[in-house]
Amino acid sequence: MSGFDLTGLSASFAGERVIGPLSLSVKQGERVALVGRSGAGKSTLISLIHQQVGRESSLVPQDLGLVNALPVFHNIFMGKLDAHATWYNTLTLIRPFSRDRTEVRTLLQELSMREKIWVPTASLSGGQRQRVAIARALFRQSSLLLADEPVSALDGPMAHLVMDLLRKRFSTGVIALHDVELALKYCTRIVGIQDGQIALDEASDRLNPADITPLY
Ligand SMILES: Nc1ncnc2c1ncn2[C@@H]1O[C@H](COP(=O)(O)OP(=O)(O)OP(=O)(O)O)[C@@H](O)[C@H]1O
Repeated sequence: MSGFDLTGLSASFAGERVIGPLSLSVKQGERVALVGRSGAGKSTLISLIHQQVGRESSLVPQDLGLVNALPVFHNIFMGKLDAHATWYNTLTLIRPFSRDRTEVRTLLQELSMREKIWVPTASLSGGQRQRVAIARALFRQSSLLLADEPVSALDGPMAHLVMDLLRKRFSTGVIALHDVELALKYCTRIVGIQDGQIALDEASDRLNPADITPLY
């Protein structure tokens, strides 16, 4: 499965509805950008989708979910923890297998941080930490990407490099993005969230930035 068809998505905090109820159907091959002002409900919607599709997806959460005390390698390896037996994961903590080392090194090379493989994640910059979370999602090798502002800490060229990589590696995705230009360039469909509801749902090639501005 890489597409999904979800109905009745809704979430409330302290009795106040922040998203939904809404339905979202994403076909295989679609890359959906979630856009909308801060607090509109994009992160909440990504969490709801992840709760439903779970193991079928690769998640890049906004808070990254890294274990600071562990090296970069182990944080990336965590993308596939559920694919291995406990003994394999335990041995990897002490002495990683060469095929995993090679795979992780290749990913880090693509993300221009190969030399950081054994560095504790705590000592990385914000942009490097974000790339570790992206590498973890790539290492997982699922076909559905769920990502919440995955390039917010990266400079322009690196943001384009990462968005291009995500486009090539994931056939289907839902990505919350503040950057409207990136959303239009790398995603096939734009879903605008306003007050917890879908206020815009259109193919990217039928939109320009001015069409999205009213959501902000
Ligand atoms: N754990 C929580 N407890 C209480 N309220 C929350 C919680 N998480 C989110 N909210 C509220 O839900 C609303 C939607 O938040 P959400 O993080 O989904 O928005 P967003 O569109 O992703 O914002 P941003 O672009 O700033 O990341 C906000 O009003 C926020 O304050």
